[in-house]
This record gives sequence, C-alpha cells and structure tokens, in this order.
Amino acid sequence: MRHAYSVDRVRAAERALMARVPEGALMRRAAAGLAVVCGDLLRRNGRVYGSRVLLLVGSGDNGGDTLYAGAALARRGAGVRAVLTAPDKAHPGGRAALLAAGGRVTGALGDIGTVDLVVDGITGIGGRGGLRPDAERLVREATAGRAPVLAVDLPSGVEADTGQVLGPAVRADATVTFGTYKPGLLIDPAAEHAGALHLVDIGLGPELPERPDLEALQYADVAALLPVPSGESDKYRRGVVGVAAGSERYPGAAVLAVAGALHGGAGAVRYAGPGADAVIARFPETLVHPGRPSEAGRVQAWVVGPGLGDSSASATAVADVLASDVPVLVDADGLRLMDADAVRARTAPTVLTPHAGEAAALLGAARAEVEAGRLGAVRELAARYRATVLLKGSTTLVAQDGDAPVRVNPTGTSWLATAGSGDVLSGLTGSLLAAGLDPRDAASVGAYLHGLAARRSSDGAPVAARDVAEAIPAAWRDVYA
Ligand SMILES: NC(=O)C1=CN([C@@H]2O[C@H](COP(=O)(O)OP(=O)(O)OC[C@H]3O[C@@H](n4cnc5c(N)ncnc54)[C@H](OP(=O)(O)O)[C@@H]3O)[C@@H](O)[C@H]2O)[C@@H](O)CC1
Ligand SMILES: Nc1ncnc2c1ncn2[C@@H]1O[C@H](COP(=O)(O)OP(=O)(O)O)[C@@H](O)[C@H]1O
Ligand SMILES: [K+]
Repeated sequence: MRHAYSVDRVRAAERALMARVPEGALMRRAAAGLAVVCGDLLRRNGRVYGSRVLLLVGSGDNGGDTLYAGAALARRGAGVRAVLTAPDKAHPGGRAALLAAGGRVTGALGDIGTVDLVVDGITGIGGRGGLRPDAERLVREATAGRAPVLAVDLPSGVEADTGQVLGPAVRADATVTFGTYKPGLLIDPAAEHAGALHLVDIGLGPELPERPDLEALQYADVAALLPVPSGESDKYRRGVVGVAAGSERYPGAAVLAVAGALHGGAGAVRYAGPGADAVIARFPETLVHPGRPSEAGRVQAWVVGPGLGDSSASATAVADVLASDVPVLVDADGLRLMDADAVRARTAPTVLTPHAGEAAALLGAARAEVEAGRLGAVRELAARYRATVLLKGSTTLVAQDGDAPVRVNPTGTSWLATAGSGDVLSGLTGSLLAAGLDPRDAASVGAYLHGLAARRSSDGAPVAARDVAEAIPAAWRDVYA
C-alpha cells in the first residue's frame, strides 16, 4: 500500500522525529536522497562531473534541501548555480555549504541554454497558493530550455493536501519527496505536475499515525483482495450479480456492463431489462429477464444505471434496486434517476460511480469545480449520500462515508476516456460486490483492474470499451501472479 499524509500530520511527525535525532539530521538525509536522484538523472544523459545544474531556491527549508543537494553535486564535479528568490532569506547553512563546495549563488538567471538539470526548490509543504509573480517568472524562464525539471518534495505552487492547482505551478519531469507521499502528489491536477515520483526515507515512518489520509493499492494488496473460488465453491456461493442497464435506445450499455460483470469474480450474471436479446446474443451464459429487477430472481448485488435512458421503466428499475437488501452500485442515468433519501435510507451498502459531470450535478456545483477539487468533492458526496463513492476521471478516487482513508487508483490511461468504458467498470465492480468484497474494496479493486486492463489492451493506441472488458482476465492474471 502506498500512503499519503497531510501537511499537518507530516509536520507533527517531523517534530517528534527531530526531538530524537541531532539537529539538521533530517535535512541532511533529505538532501542526500535528493542528490542521488539528481545524479541518476544526470547520468542518464551523460555524467555528473562537468554537468551544469541550476537550482531554484526559495526562502524556506525546501530551498535548504536543494542547496545542500547542490553542494553534494558540486563536490562530485558538477557546475552548480543557485538562483535565490529571496537572497536575504535563503537557508544560511545550505548557502554556505554550496559556496564551500565550489557552487555559485546569483540573483539573476543568466544563460539557461547549457543547463543539464533544473532543480525546483522554491516551495515544498510550506507553499501557499500558486507561485507568486516573481517566482512564476523565474520558473517560466528557467524551464523554457530542454533540461529536465526535478521538483523537491512537491512541484512548487501545487496544494500539498488537496491536489488543487490554484495558480501558476512548476511542471516537473520527476519529484523527489521526503518521508511520505503528500496527497497532492497522487491526485490530479497537481499529480500531473509531479511527473515520476521518488520517495526518500528520512526515518519519518514510525512517527506517522497508523491511518493515512490517502492510500493507493499496489499489486499485492489487490491480489490479496481478489475473490478466488475454493474447492467448495459453486456458482451461487461465488455470488450472483444483477445488472439493470440499457434500454431500447442504448442496448450496448447492457452488453458492456454485462461484459464487465462476467469478469469480476461472481459465479453468474443476471440481467434484467429491455436489452435482454442483445445481451443473450453476445453472452449466452447470462441469465436474462426482460422485465423489472425485483422479478428477476435473487442476486447478491445489483448494478443499475448504465444506458437506462429516461423512461418510466428505467425509473422503476432504479427504485426497485434501491429497495433491495443487497449491495447496490448506481452509475450513469441511475445517478440522475435515484431518490437521494432512498439512497440514504438503505441499510445494505450503496456504491455511486459518477464522473466529474455527474458528481457536479449531485453536488449542485460546476464540473470544473469538481475537477479542480476532486478530493473534497468525493468526500462530500460520500458524506451526503452515506455511501461509497467512486469518482471517475484522470485520477479515480474512492471515498467512504466515515473516516477511512480515501483510496486513489494508481492504474489507468487517458485512452480510457472512451464511450462505454464506464459501463464495463460498473459491471466489474458490481461483480466484485456480489463476490463478497466490501464496498470500498470492490470499488478500488474494480478501478485497479479496469485501469490495468485498459493499459494492457491500449498499449499506447486507442481502445474501445469492449477491448477493455476482454483484457480484464489478463489484468487479473497479472495481479494474481
Ligand atoms: N517535514 C519534514 O519532515 C521535512 C521537511 N523538509 C523540507 O522542508 C520543506 C518545508 O519547509 P518550510 O516549512 O520552510 O517551507 P517551504 O516549503 O520551504 O516554503 C516556505 C517558504 O516559501 C515561501 N512561499 C510560500 N508560498 C509561496 C508561494 N506561493 N510562492 C513563492 N514563495 C512562497 C515563504 O516565504 P515568505 O512567506 O516567508 O516570503 C516561505 O518562507 C519541505 O517541503 C521539505 O522540502 C526536509 O528538509 C526534511 C524533513
Ligand atoms: N483523462 C482520463 N484519464 C484516465 N482515465 C479516464 C480519463 N477520463 C476518463 N477516464 C476513465 O474512463 C472511464 C469513463 O467512464 P464514463 O465517464 O462513465 O464513460 P461512459 O459513460 O462513456 O462509459 C472511467 O473509468 C474513467 O475513470
Ligand atoms: K519544490
């Protein structure tokens, strides 16, 4: 599991650790780790000795880390130049170390044409709001060349706790972060500014609280959660997932949701609705019922919503499913048709899977607001609907009503932004629910497999939703291996 902690909690852990180690030890550890990554980057295109490194140095400890790392590079023969945003406030020890190692300190940027690496040490967890105008100008000019940009702790200008980008911010090729990930490194739009992430251990781990603010499942976590049948399993014990999706107008949504559901670990898929003929033609293994969900037979979880359209039958399907006593996943048109009080009154779990536009409609906000503040939006929805909410998009988030950490999905590709891929996700996640995963696990494992399947089937080229569904078994095998 990859964890992220908010700035307050990082600072509290840092205070506790500082009380136990010699003065300056943490900054030395951070700078040493930073210098190693700088060295690796420089060696990728040449060598450290004789390379030219430009440091952008702010007035706090982020600048201090950067100056000490610059000193280490200068000792290895790199030509290191530091531009200070506030010369009288730069970290005195770091500045002295750089000068003693043969580095230079200037107030002006000078020629950037020959620079091999730009290191952004303007702000870390102490930054507030987007970059100030002076810093913004410096960053714009310093990063106009072809040298890679490495951010120290965070790309300067992004919000560490939320992933928001409230003004101009550094765009880095990589970020070296200290002690723990910060939420902003894992959530877009800030995560897009961070590039490849490197975590440097500075000994903070034992001081951090057990429960992070944010977590991301890794292969082993997902493997441990996959529902795998045992010797005693039969199709009913593995769970039956019901799918109420599609309409005369959108029969394809029924087919795609069933395609996802067939690969999610449930023992059988039951379909209820007007897409029965289309479903059976494509997937003869499905149990179909052309009428309403409550008459379709028993299931262990329902998926309702994809492609339902606006008919009175679709409203009945949503109400039927919400009245059941099994876990329910509501997606797409179902989110529009559901009665909020009926959702809140449910005793079995409910999972809502909106994209940013649907989330905005549920919150009465603008889509851009949701996209800019994904973490706040997903938490707010989970609390308002007393549900588990999977907010789709460039970083998919899963929040549950209560104080469990929000999960951020580390897989996926922007090629997933294709019609019908959300239908596959809802079927897959519903199937995991029917197989017995708790709602937060079902949603995060569903998003993980879906994103991995998309990466596998896309491999850098456009994919269709059905390709994603077909690649789910390969993604499952990847994880399980
Ligand atoms: N925590 C840990 O365990 C460890 C932390 N470590 C390191 O310390 C870093 C935190 O250092 P920090 O607290 O000194 O704050 P920092 O990020 O340097 O920035 C604050 C300065 O920036 C300025 N400034 C603010 N906003 C701005 C803006 N929008 N645009 C431009 N400038 C802006 C503001 O200036 P002022 O308001 O005074 O003018 C303020 O002085 C952390 O990220 C990590 O790198 C490691 O050494 C080891 C262990
Ligand atoms: N820019 C993006 N990067 C990565 N994944 C994305 C991006 N945009 C959308 N997705 C993913 O693609 C899927 C689209 O689902 P959805 O919006 O419901 O589409 P549809 O309704 O057409 O099925 C979701 O899994 C979502 O997380
Ligand atoms: K920085």
